[in-house]
Amino acid sequence: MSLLARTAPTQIVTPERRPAERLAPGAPAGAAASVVAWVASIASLTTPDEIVWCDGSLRENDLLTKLMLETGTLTRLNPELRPNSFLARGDESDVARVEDRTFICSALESDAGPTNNWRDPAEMRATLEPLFSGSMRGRTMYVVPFSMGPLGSPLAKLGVQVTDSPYVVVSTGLMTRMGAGALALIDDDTEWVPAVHSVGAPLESGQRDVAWPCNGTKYISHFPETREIWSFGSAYGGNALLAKKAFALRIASVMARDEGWLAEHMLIIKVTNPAGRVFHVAAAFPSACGKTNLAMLQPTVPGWRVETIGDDIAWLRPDAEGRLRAINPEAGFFGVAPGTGVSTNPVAIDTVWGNTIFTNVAMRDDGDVWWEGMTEHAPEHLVDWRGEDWTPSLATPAAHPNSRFTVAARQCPTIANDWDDPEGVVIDAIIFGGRRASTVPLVVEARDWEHGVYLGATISSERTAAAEGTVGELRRDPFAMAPFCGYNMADHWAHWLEVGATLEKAPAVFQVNWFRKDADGRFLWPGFGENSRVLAWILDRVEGTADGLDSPIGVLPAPGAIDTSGLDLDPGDWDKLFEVDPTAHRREVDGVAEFFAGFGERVPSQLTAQLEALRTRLV
Ligand SMILES: Nc1nc2c(ncn2[C@@H]2O[C@H](COP(=O)(O)OP(=O)(O)OP(=O)(O)O)[C@@H](O)[C@H]2O)c(=O)[nH]1
Ligand SMILES: O=C([O-])CC(=O)C(=O)O
Ligand SMILES: [Mn+2]
Repeated sequence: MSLLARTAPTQIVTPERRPAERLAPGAPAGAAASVVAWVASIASLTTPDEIVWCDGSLRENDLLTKLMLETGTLTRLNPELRPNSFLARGDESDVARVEDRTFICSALESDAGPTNNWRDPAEMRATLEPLFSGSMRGRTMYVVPFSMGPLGSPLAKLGVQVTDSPYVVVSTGLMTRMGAGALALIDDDTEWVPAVHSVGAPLESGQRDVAWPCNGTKYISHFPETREIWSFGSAYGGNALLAKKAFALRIASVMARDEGWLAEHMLIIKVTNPAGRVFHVAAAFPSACGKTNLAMLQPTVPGWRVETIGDDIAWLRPDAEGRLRAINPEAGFFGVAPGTGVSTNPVAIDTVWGNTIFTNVAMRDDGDVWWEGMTEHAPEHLVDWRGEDWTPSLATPAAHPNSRFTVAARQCPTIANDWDDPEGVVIDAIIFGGRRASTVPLVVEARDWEHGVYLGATISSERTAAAEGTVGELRRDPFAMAPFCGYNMADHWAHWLEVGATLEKAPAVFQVNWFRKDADGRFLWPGFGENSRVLAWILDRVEGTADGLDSPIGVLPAPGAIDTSGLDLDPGDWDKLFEVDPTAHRREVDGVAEFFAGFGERVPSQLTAQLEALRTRLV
């Protein structure tokens, strides 16, 4: 049996037959034997020089920061302008998620489905073993326990990541409830997810480290049946902060399927209408398509208020009253920097005032950060994300298009008071969206849950810089989960239908598109804060006070139902935003039929029926 196979603690026999504790020194008193034994087994495989058990303390954070300043991984920003904040410059080959190196290793290929890269689990273990063997030589292995969700919440889950990257430790400290509190919740009966991460750059004695160690070979591997994650070769957030996409979406989606809940790529907001009624909304958009922005929206519609609960991931579960309750399992934001400015997302700008790690942004001469869209005009001189001199006359962007900020959620000025309620919040509306230059209207309401699942299943979106690949290319991204669903996507749709059938008060479902363009390639809709006009219509629909118009693709806002006063929008633009072109939609239907065909018999019959009904309505 391979060393990599997850074994019960009692089965671990190290070559030296030493007790596990000797191979995992420093384990805090009371650490679960299952964790200690697993750490020992990973240490004997990866052979780090040292093991450090992370407690999540400020002192530990300071020590790691100091270490990274010494190795050049971090540069301190001007403390007067950006206190306790740092710039990290990644290796040019390691700046985004690598979807073609991301693997779902289920026993059966059909359980991974056509939207995932599948590898046979035994084959993958055999591939990984030599890569991880000795991969932490010359480095420290950090043991990073974390809780996804408030500590002890009935909706939360525990995990432990080992990593040889201090950048990953400090980032996980910002993004999750990390440290001693999480470890204390694990006893020998507790379920926890083991996640192994190595940058894959062992150091020989005397060898100088580089600022951003990584490896040209990358494997981001998930074993859904044994709930394991093995990530090799990258230190970029989406590939290396395993609590986030790898656990809270890919592994958690499988747990959710098995346990009757949903792990989704969704922001959560709390919205209060002018009458004081409170709603909660969850929304799924693909990477770099507006989740963080909507999560921090500042309404332009008078009397409405939006507060932030989460900006990327939602775990949703039916409650005893038949409503859908959601938590944000994270505790921080890993947000896209470019496009984040005082005029577009002032809340994010306020959130990153200090205590923030910026990755692959540009640096100003005064020691602060800059990125495209932060201010209207670029400074006269910058050091770009690669560390080179930059002036506005250059054609290349100063910040990488996927540059990011990492910051604790509690720093967000609009964070809702119930954002970390262990019971979660009741979801009143669900929104699906994508980045579509044409065809898809600004907003449309699903007729019912099944139609809503059809809208989610058929989302398509233009590719962004969040993952390696061709930016702008249109692809199907069902539920904004194409890169994040740990099992067969068609089964995910079936699961949504099943969960919906158990709900007494299912949320209303909508589809939005902030990104429709005119013939000259300009966005038709101003977006950002103005999206509150759409949100107001959505929640007025939930309340039953707004008018809708039936159309072949769903319910559109009736004329005048969305307040457009004060918008710099000519009537022609408004019509174009809502245009439903039957020819384009028939093409869309053909595309969906082809897409569904790739899943064969696994497509739920309800969705095929939705497709056929839509086709009929479009003639
Ligand atoms: N035109 C327009 N652009 C938007 C809007 N909302 C967000 N954007 C831009 O889209 C890009 C990504 O927005 P984010 O809110 O960071 O996207 P995200 O979905 O959180 O992305 P991930 O963190 O990668 O999952 C940024 O450059 C934004 O400025 C909008 O309403 N209209
Ligand atoms: O995971 C990442 O790299 C960042 C992110 O939020 C996404 O791509 O959706
Ligand atoms: Mn985001």
